[in-house]
Amino acid sequence: MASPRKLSTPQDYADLLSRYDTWLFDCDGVIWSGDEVIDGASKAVDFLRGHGKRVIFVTNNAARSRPMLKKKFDRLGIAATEDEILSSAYAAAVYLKNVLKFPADRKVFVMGMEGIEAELDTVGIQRCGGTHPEDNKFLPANDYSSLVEEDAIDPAVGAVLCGFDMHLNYAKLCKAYRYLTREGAQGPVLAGKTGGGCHFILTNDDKVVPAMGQLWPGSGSLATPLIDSTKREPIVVGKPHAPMLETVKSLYNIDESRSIFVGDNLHTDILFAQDGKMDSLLVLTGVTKEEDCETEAIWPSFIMDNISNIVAAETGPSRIGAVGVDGTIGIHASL
Ligand SMILES: O=C(O)[C@H](O)[C@H](O)COP(=O)(O)O
Ligand SMILES: [Mg+2]
Repeated sequence: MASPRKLSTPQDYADLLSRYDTWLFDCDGVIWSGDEVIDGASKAVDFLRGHGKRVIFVTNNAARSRPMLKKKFDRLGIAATEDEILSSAYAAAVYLKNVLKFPADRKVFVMGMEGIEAELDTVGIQRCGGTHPEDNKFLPANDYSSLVEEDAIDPAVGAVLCGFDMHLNYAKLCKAYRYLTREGAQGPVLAGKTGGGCHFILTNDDKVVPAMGQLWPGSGSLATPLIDSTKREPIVVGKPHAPMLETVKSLYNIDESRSIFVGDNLHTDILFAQDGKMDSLLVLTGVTKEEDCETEAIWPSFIMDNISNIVAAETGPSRIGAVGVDGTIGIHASL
Protein backbone atom coordinates (compact mmCIF):
# COMPACT_ATOMS: atom_id res chain seq x y z
CA MET A 1 0.00 0.00 0.00
CA ALA A 2 1.48 3.37 -1.00
CA SER A 3 2.28 5.40 2.07
CA PRO A 4 0.33 8.67 2.32
CA ARG A 5 1.89 11.91 1.18
CA LYS A 6 3.05 14.02 4.10
CA LEU A 7 2.34 17.59 3.00
CA SER A 8 4.91 20.14 4.08
CA THR A 9 5.50 22.83 1.45
CA PRO A 10 3.43 25.80 0.24
CA GLN A 11 3.18 24.08 -3.13
CA ASP A 12 1.80 20.95 -1.49
CA TYR A 13 -0.87 23.07 0.19
CA ALA A 14 -1.62 25.00 -2.99
CA ASP A 15 -2.07 21.73 -4.91
CA LEU A 16 -4.47 20.44 -2.23
CA LEU A 17 -6.39 23.69 -2.26
CA SER A 18 -6.92 23.61 -6.02
CA ARG A 19 -7.85 19.94 -6.07
CA TYR A 20 -10.96 19.94 -3.83
CA ASP A 21 -14.11 22.09 -3.78
CA THR A 22 -15.79 20.51 -0.73
CA TRP A 23 -13.91 20.15 2.56
CA LEU A 24 -15.60 17.95 5.15
CA PHE A 25 -14.17 18.37 8.64
CA ASP A 26 -14.22 16.16 11.67
CA CYS A 27 -14.34 18.31 14.84
CA ASP A 28 -12.80 16.71 17.95
CA GLY A 29 -9.06 16.60 17.32
CA VAL A 30 -9.19 18.74 14.16
CA ILE A 31 -11.10 21.95 14.92
CA TRP A 32 -11.08 21.66 18.71
CA SER A 33 -9.95 19.45 21.56
CA GLY A 34 -12.81 19.31 24.06
CA ASP A 35 -13.67 22.96 24.61
CA GLU A 36 -10.37 24.39 23.39
CA VAL A 37 -10.03 25.51 19.78
CA ILE A 38 -7.02 24.06 17.96
CA ASP A 39 -4.49 26.75 17.00
CA GLY A 40 -5.11 28.11 13.53
CA ALA A 41 -8.32 26.15 12.89
CA SER A 42 -10.43 29.29 12.60
CA LYS A 43 -7.99 30.89 10.15
CA ALA A 44 -7.90 27.69 8.10
CA VAL A 45 -11.71 27.55 7.81
CA ASP A 46 -11.87 31.26 6.87
CA PHE A 47 -9.04 30.73 4.35
CA LEU A 48 -10.93 27.89 2.65
CA ARG A 49 -14.18 29.86 2.56
CA GLY A 50 -12.21 32.80 1.15
CA HIS A 51 -11.16 30.52 -1.71
CA GLY A 52 -14.78 29.60 -2.44
CA LYS A 53 -14.60 26.18 -0.82
CA ARG A 54 -17.68 24.49 0.66
CA VAL A 55 -17.11 23.56 4.32
CA ILE A 56 -19.12 20.89 6.17
CA PHE A 57 -18.56 19.63 9.74
CA VAL A 58 -19.23 15.95 10.52
CA THR A 59 -18.73 15.00 14.17
CA ASN A 60 -19.29 11.70 15.94
CA ASN A 61 -19.74 13.57 19.19
CA ALA A 62 -23.34 13.14 20.36
CA ALA A 63 -23.03 15.28 23.49
CA ARG A 64 -24.53 18.31 21.75
CA SER A 65 -27.39 18.95 19.33
CA ARG A 66 -26.69 20.99 16.19
CA PRO A 67 -27.96 24.23 17.80
CA MET A 68 -25.70 23.51 20.79
CA LEU A 69 -22.79 22.79 18.43
CA LYS A 70 -23.47 26.04 16.55
CA LYS A 71 -23.12 27.88 19.89
CA LYS A 72 -19.79 26.09 20.44
CA PHE A 73 -18.58 27.09 16.97
CA ASP A 74 -19.58 30.69 17.69
CA ARG A 75 -17.92 30.63 21.11
CA LEU A 76 -14.68 29.28 19.66
CA GLY A 77 -14.75 31.73 16.74
CA ILE A 78 -15.16 29.16 13.98
CA ALA A 79 -17.42 30.33 11.12
CA ALA A 80 -20.23 27.80 10.65
CA THR A 81 -23.97 27.80 9.97
CA GLU A 82 -26.18 25.21 11.68
CA ASP A 83 -26.98 23.45 8.43
CA GLU A 84 -23.24 22.93 7.78
CA ILE A 85 -23.03 20.91 11.01
CA LEU A 86 -23.87 17.20 11.20
CA SER A 87 -23.51 15.24 14.44
CA SER A 88 -24.03 11.57 15.24
CA ALA A 89 -26.89 12.58 17.56
CA TYR A 90 -28.79 14.15 14.65
CA ALA A 91 -27.87 11.30 12.29
CA ALA A 92 -29.16 8.77 14.85
CA ALA A 93 -32.47 10.63 15.22
CA VAL A 94 -32.85 10.77 11.41
CA TYR A 95 -31.98 7.07 11.17
CA LEU A 96 -34.66 6.12 13.71
CA LYS A 97 -37.25 8.32 11.99
CA ASN A 98 -36.55 7.77 8.30
CA VAL A 99 -34.85 4.39 8.08
CA LEU A 100 -36.30 2.39 11.00
CA LYS A 101 -39.67 4.22 10.67
CA PHE A 102 -39.79 4.29 14.49
CA PRO A 103 -43.50 4.34 15.54
CA ALA A 104 -44.78 7.66 16.94
CA ASP A 105 -46.44 5.88 19.90
CA ARG A 106 -43.20 4.14 21.00
CA LYS A 107 -40.32 5.61 23.06
CA VAL A 108 -36.53 5.63 22.93
CA PHE A 109 -34.66 4.95 26.18
CA VAL A 110 -31.66 7.32 26.04
CA MET A 111 -28.23 6.41 27.42
CA GLY A 112 -26.87 9.89 26.80
CA MET A 113 -27.33 13.59 27.45
CA GLU A 114 -29.11 16.70 26.17
CA GLY A 115 -27.68 16.48 22.64
CA ILE A 116 -29.38 13.20 21.87
CA GLU A 117 -32.58 14.22 23.66
CA ALA A 118 -32.84 17.48 21.69
CA GLU A 119 -32.35 15.76 18.33
CA LEU A 120 -35.01 13.14 19.12
CA ASP A 121 -37.35 16.02 20.02
CA THR A 122 -36.46 17.69 16.69
CA VAL A 123 -37.70 14.68 14.71
CA GLY A 124 -40.69 14.11 17.03
CA ILE A 125 -39.62 10.84 18.63
CA GLN A 126 -40.74 10.23 22.22
CA ARG A 127 -37.98 9.49 24.73
CA CYS A 128 -37.25 8.63 28.36
CA GLY A 129 -34.13 7.98 30.47
CA GLY A 130 -31.28 10.31 29.48
CA THR A 131 -31.06 13.31 31.80
CA HIS A 132 -34.42 12.56 33.51
CA PRO A 133 -33.75 13.11 37.28
CA GLU A 134 -35.32 9.72 38.06
CA ASP A 135 -32.62 8.05 35.96
CA ASN A 136 -29.72 10.05 37.32
CA LYS A 137 -29.57 8.75 40.86
CA PHE A 138 -27.13 6.26 42.32
CA LEU A 139 -28.79 3.06 43.56
CA PRO A 140 -28.29 2.16 47.24
CA ALA A 141 -25.61 -0.53 47.28
CA ASN A 142 -26.93 -4.04 46.45
CA ASP A 143 -30.50 -2.71 46.29
CA TYR A 144 -32.40 -3.49 43.06
CA SER A 145 -35.86 -2.85 44.54
CA SER A 146 -36.43 0.44 42.67
CA LEU A 147 -35.75 -1.39 39.40
CA VAL A 148 -38.48 -3.96 39.87
CA GLU A 149 -41.21 -1.49 40.81
CA GLU A 150 -44.21 -1.32 38.48
CA ASP A 151 -43.27 1.95 36.74
CA ALA A 152 -39.50 1.34 36.55
CA ILE A 153 -39.71 -0.17 33.06
CA ASP A 154 -41.82 1.61 30.41
CA PRO A 155 -43.42 -0.96 28.06
CA ALA A 156 -43.70 1.74 25.35
CA VAL A 157 -39.90 1.71 24.94
CA GLY A 158 -38.93 0.24 21.56
CA ALA A 159 -35.28 1.32 21.28
CA VAL A 160 -32.20 1.94 23.44
CA LEU A 161 -30.00 4.70 22.01
CA CYS A 162 -26.49 5.01 23.51
CA GLY A 163 -24.18 7.98 23.05
CA PHE A 164 -21.62 10.02 24.93
CA ASP A 165 -22.89 10.08 28.52
CA MET A 166 -20.96 11.76 31.33
CA HIS A 167 -23.77 10.77 33.70
CA LEU A 168 -23.63 7.04 33.03
CA ASN A 169 -24.86 5.02 36.03
CA TYR A 170 -25.74 1.47 37.01
CA ALA A 171 -29.50 2.12 37.21
CA LYS A 172 -29.60 3.32 33.59
CA LEU A 173 -27.54 0.31 32.52
CA CYS A 174 -29.97 -2.04 34.34
CA LYS A 175 -33.01 -0.48 32.66
CA ALA A 176 -31.37 -0.61 29.22
CA TYR A 177 -30.42 -4.25 29.87
CA ARG A 178 -34.05 -5.03 30.74
CA TYR A 179 -35.34 -3.48 27.49
CA LEU A 180 -32.73 -5.19 25.33
CA THR A 181 -33.16 -8.68 26.80
CA ARG A 182 -36.93 -8.89 27.42
CA GLU A 183 -38.90 -11.59 25.61
CA GLY A 184 -39.07 -10.81 21.87
CA ALA A 185 -36.52 -7.97 22.22
CA GLN A 186 -34.87 -8.88 18.91
CA GLY A 187 -38.20 -8.90 17.07
CA PRO A 188 -39.93 -6.04 15.20
CA VAL A 189 -40.88 -2.77 16.94
CA LEU A 190 -44.58 -2.26 16.17
CA ALA A 191 -46.91 0.70 16.44
CA GLY A 192 -49.85 0.19 18.78
CA LYS A 193 -48.01 -2.49 20.71
CA THR A 194 -45.89 -2.49 23.87
CA GLY A 195 -42.95 -4.64 24.96
CA GLY A 196 -41.46 -7.03 22.39
CA GLY A 197 -38.89 -5.69 19.93
CA CYS A 198 -36.28 -3.16 21.06
CA HIS A 199 -33.68 -1.65 18.72
CA PHE A 200 -30.12 -1.32 20.06
CA ILE A 201 -28.38 1.71 18.53
CA LEU A 202 -25.10 3.56 19.21
CA THR A 203 -24.60 7.10 17.99
CA ASN A 204 -20.92 6.17 17.44
CA ASP A 205 -18.31 3.69 18.63
CA ASP A 206 -15.23 5.85 19.11
CA LYS A 207 -13.10 4.20 21.78
CA VAL A 208 -11.60 7.47 23.02
CA VAL A 209 -12.42 11.15 22.91
CA PRO A 210 -9.75 13.92 22.90
CA ALA A 211 -10.31 16.74 25.38
CA MET A 212 -7.96 19.20 27.15
CA GLY A 213 -5.09 17.76 25.12
CA GLN A 214 -5.61 14.27 26.55
CA LEU A 215 -7.63 11.14 25.68
CA TRP A 216 -10.67 9.94 27.66
CA PRO A 217 -13.11 7.03 27.34
CA GLY A 218 -15.33 7.61 24.29
CA SER A 219 -18.89 6.60 23.43
CA GLY A 220 -17.86 3.23 22.06
CA SER A 221 -16.17 2.34 25.35
CA LEU A 222 -19.19 3.48 27.35
CA ALA A 223 -21.47 1.05 25.47
CA THR A 224 -19.29 -1.97 26.21
CA PRO A 225 -21.13 -2.93 29.44
CA LEU A 226 -24.40 -3.25 27.48
CA ILE A 227 -22.85 -5.02 24.48
CA ASP A 228 -21.13 -7.55 26.75
CA SER A 229 -24.04 -8.11 29.17
CA THR A 230 -26.82 -8.35 26.53
CA LYS A 231 -24.64 -10.17 23.96
CA ARG A 232 -26.35 -7.99 21.31
CA GLU A 233 -24.52 -6.22 18.51
CA PRO A 234 -25.82 -2.64 18.19
CA ILE A 235 -26.48 -0.70 15.00
CA VAL A 236 -23.77 2.00 14.92
CA VAL A 237 -24.68 5.26 13.17
CA GLY A 238 -21.53 7.43 13.33
CA LYS A 239 -18.34 7.41 11.23
CA PRO A 240 -17.19 5.15 9.62
CA HIS A 241 -20.56 3.37 9.50
CA ALA A 242 -23.04 3.53 6.65
CA PRO A 243 -25.91 5.47 8.33
CA MET A 244 -23.71 8.56 8.81
CA LEU A 245 -22.38 8.30 5.25
CA GLU A 246 -25.90 8.01 3.85
CA THR A 247 -26.98 11.03 5.91
CA VAL A 248 -24.02 13.09 4.61
CA LYS A 249 -24.76 12.14 1.01
CA SER A 250 -28.52 12.76 1.28
CA LEU A 251 -28.11 16.10 3.11
CA TYR A 252 -25.20 17.59 1.15
CA ASN A 253 -25.24 16.06 -2.33
CA ILE A 254 -21.43 16.11 -2.65
CA ASP A 255 -19.21 15.26 -5.61
CA GLU A 256 -16.87 12.69 -4.07
CA SER A 257 -14.21 13.26 -6.73
CA ARG A 258 -13.85 16.90 -5.65
CA SER A 259 -14.32 16.34 -1.90
CA ILE A 260 -11.81 15.63 0.87
CA PHE A 261 -12.48 14.47 4.42
CA VAL A 262 -10.19 15.96 7.09
CA GLY A 263 -9.95 13.95 10.31
CA ASP A 264 -7.76 12.91 13.25
CA ASN A 265 -8.92 9.31 13.69
CA LEU A 266 -7.88 6.51 11.32
CA HIS A 267 -10.66 4.17 12.43
CA THR A 268 -13.52 6.65 12.07
CA ASP A 269 -12.59 9.54 9.78
CA ILE A 270 -10.18 7.91 7.32
CA LEU A 271 -12.20 4.72 6.93
CA PHE A 272 -15.32 6.90 6.53
CA ALA A 273 -13.68 8.76 3.65
CA GLN A 274 -12.54 5.51 2.02
CA ASP A 275 -16.03 3.98 2.25
CA GLY A 276 -17.42 7.23 0.87
CA LYS A 277 -14.99 7.11 -2.09
CA MET A 278 -13.43 10.41 -1.01
CA ASP A 279 -9.79 11.35 -0.51
CA SER A 280 -8.72 11.91 3.07
CA LEU A 281 -6.38 14.19 4.97
CA LEU A 282 -5.15 13.01 8.36
CA VAL A 283 -4.12 15.82 10.73
CA LEU A 284 -1.91 15.03 13.72
CA THR A 285 -3.68 17.23 16.29
CA GLY A 286 -6.00 14.52 17.68
CA VAL A 287 -5.95 10.82 18.49
CA THR A 288 -3.67 9.53 15.70
CA LYS A 289 0.13 9.69 15.54
CA GLU A 290 1.85 9.43 12.12
CA GLU A 291 3.35 6.01 12.93
CA ASP A 292 -0.14 4.62 13.65
CA CYS A 293 -0.83 4.46 9.89
CA GLU A 294 1.75 1.69 9.58
CA THR A 295 0.66 -0.26 12.67
CA GLU A 296 -3.05 0.08 11.85
CA ALA A 297 -2.51 -0.43 8.07
CA ILE A 298 -4.99 2.37 7.41
CA TRP A 299 -3.65 4.86 4.89
CA PRO A 300 -5.04 8.37 4.42
CA SER A 301 -4.44 10.06 1.07
CA PHE A 302 -2.46 12.84 2.74
CA ILE A 303 -1.06 13.74 6.17
CA MET A 304 -0.60 17.24 7.58
CA ASP A 305 0.55 18.32 11.03
CA ASN A 306 -2.25 20.81 11.58
CA ILE A 307 -5.11 22.03 9.40
CA SER A 308 -3.71 25.56 9.82
CA ASN A 309 -0.81 24.59 7.51
CA ILE A 310 -3.20 25.08 4.57
CA VAL A 311 -3.02 28.88 4.82
CA ALA A 312 0.63 28.73 3.72
CA ALA A 313 -0.66 27.81 0.27
CA GLU A 314 -1.35 31.44 -0.43
CA THR A 315 1.49 33.12 1.38
CA GLY A 316 4.33 30.72 0.62
CA PRO A 317 6.75 31.21 -2.26
CA SER A 318 4.94 30.36 -5.46
CA ARG A 319 7.05 28.11 -7.61
CA ILE A 320 7.26 28.79 -11.31
CA GLY A 321 7.53 25.85 -13.68
CA ALA A 322 10.15 26.82 -16.24
CA VAL A 323 11.98 25.13 -19.03
CA GLY A 324 15.68 25.06 -18.11
CA VAL A 325 18.42 25.94 -20.60
CA ASP A 326 18.87 22.24 -21.20
CA GLY A 327 15.18 21.89 -22.04
CA THR A 328 14.23 20.19 -18.77
CA ILE A 329 11.16 21.40 -16.88
CA GLY A 330 12.51 22.87 -13.67
CA ILE A 331 10.95 24.36 -10.60
CA HIS A 332 12.48 27.58 -9.47
CA ALA A 333 11.76 29.46 -6.27
CA SER A 334 9.82 32.63 -6.90
CA LEU A 335 11.87 35.64 -7.77
O1 LIG B 1 -16.47 9.56 22.18
C1 LIG B 1 -16.93 10.28 21.30
O2 LIG B 1 -18.11 10.63 21.25
C2 LIG B 1 -15.99 10.67 20.21
O3 LIG B 1 -14.68 10.33 20.53
C3 LIG B 1 -15.80 12.09 19.85
O4 LIG B 1 -16.64 12.90 20.38
C4 LIG B 1 -15.44 12.18 18.39
O5 LIG B 1 -15.85 13.36 17.83
P1 LIG B 1 -15.31 13.73 16.36
O6 LIG B 1 -13.79 13.51 16.41
O7 LIG B 1 -15.99 12.80 15.41
O8 LIG B 1 -15.67 15.19 16.17
MG1 LIG C 1 -11.97 13.53 15.76
